[in-house]
Amino acid sequence: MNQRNLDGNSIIIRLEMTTKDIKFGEVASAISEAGGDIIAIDVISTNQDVSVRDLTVAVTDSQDNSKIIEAVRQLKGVSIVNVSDRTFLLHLGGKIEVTPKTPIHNREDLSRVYTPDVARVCSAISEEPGKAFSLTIKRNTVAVVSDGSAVLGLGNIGPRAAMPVMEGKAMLFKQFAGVDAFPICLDTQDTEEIIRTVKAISPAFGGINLEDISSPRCFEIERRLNEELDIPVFHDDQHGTAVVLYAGLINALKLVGKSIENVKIVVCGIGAAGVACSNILLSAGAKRLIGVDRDGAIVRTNSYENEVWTEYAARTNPDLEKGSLREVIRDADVFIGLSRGNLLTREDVQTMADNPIVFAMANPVPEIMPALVEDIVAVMATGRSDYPNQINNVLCFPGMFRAVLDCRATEINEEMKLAAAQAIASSISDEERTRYYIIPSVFNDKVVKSMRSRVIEAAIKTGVARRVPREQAREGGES
Ligand SMILES: NC(=O)C1=CN([C@@H]2O[C@H](COP(=O)(O)OP(=O)(O)OC[C@H]3O[C@@H](n4cnc5c(N)ncnc54)[C@H](O)[C@@H]3O)[C@@H](O)[C@H]2O)C=CC1
Ligand SMILES: CC(=O)C(=O)O
Ligand SMILES: [Mg+2]
Repeated sequence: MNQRNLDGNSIIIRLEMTTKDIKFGEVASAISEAGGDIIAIDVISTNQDVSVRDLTVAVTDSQDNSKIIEAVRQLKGVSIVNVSDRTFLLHLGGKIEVTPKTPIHNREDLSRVYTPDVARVCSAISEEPGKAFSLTIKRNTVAVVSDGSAVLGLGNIGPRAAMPVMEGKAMLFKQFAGVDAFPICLDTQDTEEIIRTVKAISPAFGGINLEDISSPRCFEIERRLNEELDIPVFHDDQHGTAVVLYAGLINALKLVGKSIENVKIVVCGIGAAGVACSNILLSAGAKRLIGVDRDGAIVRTNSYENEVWTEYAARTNPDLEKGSLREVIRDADVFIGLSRGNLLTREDVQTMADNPIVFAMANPVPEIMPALVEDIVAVMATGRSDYPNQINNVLCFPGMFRAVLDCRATEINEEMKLAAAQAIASSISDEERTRYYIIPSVFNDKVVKSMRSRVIEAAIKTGVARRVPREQAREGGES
């Protein structure tokens, strides 16, 4: 039997029944007694001896799945061919496809889109490579590149297993910002080989979105690609997360009436996301920011093998605080968790300053569950979709790439990230803002529009835009 991971509130069981040994009523009773409710029956094939059916069974809780399957398995004359759920069905054959923009009806069409006429277009690009932006998919296309080394909270599961996430990112790019994105999972985790490969495929793309590449390799890969390519390269887990985190913090600080320059911020977990989140907060004016990892606070009086931490220590922790998370969180106004689940306690939070802000963003289990501290914090956020205030990079990457493709930016700089964060934050008005609503939903269509406009403005100001889109020129009074 091919049994997959089951979730959702219904499963589909394909079973083969030997008609002389069992009646369908017996199968239905067994399922019902095990807590399932048959909501659809499809007969796949039937003959005198054997009947194959798909049963769609509603379940009240996912633990019932195995009880139901076991109950059916015990029946004489029944064998389970396959168990699937709606999530798996949605993934059958992958989630995206390539569709031509014009149909090819006849030889004339054929000779235009393909040889011989296509040769004239190729020659035009060969003479003027910049024409690739107007005559190919480059101007609207992003590569979503992963090596499968740090996929969600699943760890190093490899490039094949990373594909569903990258296909999902491609769907989000298209649905929320009209960007065509290709999932590209590389069968190498060697830094130099990844850099070489991404450079080699870059002619087809207007931007590169690096995804789920583990630290510290992710820093070197992104830095080198940004230096060596003339299209933007953006590590989503670093900067997408940072942009959305900062947006949430802007609104949380407004609620508690504190300013970023004055608050004490403790960032726990100085990996890919923790470094980038710290950087954006420093760019935004944070002064009292302390990073904490497994061995306690990162401080410049210590020495580190990890060069990224040495450099981090030089820019943070001005009062040279030392010690464990428990020690340095005392009097902190803001806790940002990008480490692992369940490492913060209610007692720790009780030592924070008045009106503490706790963003426990580790996935899938946050550093502290909201229920443990909801009564003593001013604002609580997690990375999860089942609590209010979800901080997730999907709020950033579609709008960010819409903007950089439209203005043909050569890079995504700090000013553009800050502009993106401001766009997200300001999509919630003063009247709407509450402790349970500091960050907009991904379905809020104001977000991409406003981010696009603000990021393009920042790209123009910082001289990285190669083109001013017409409507931006109108808004900015340019011709
Ligand atoms: N909500 C969101 O949108 C996002 C959440 N995350 C979450 O943030 C976490 C970190 O992700 P990455 O930065 O990509 O991973 P990473 O592996 O690059 O960094 C994790 C860091 O946490 C540190 N750490 C582990 N245990 C610790 C402990 N007991 N105390 C202090 N530090 C500890 C590690 O040493 C490492 O430096 C994960 O749980 C991930 O799910 C990451 C990206 C986006
Ligand atoms: C949200 C995301 O990109 C991650 O968890 O890796
Ligand atoms: Mg990711």
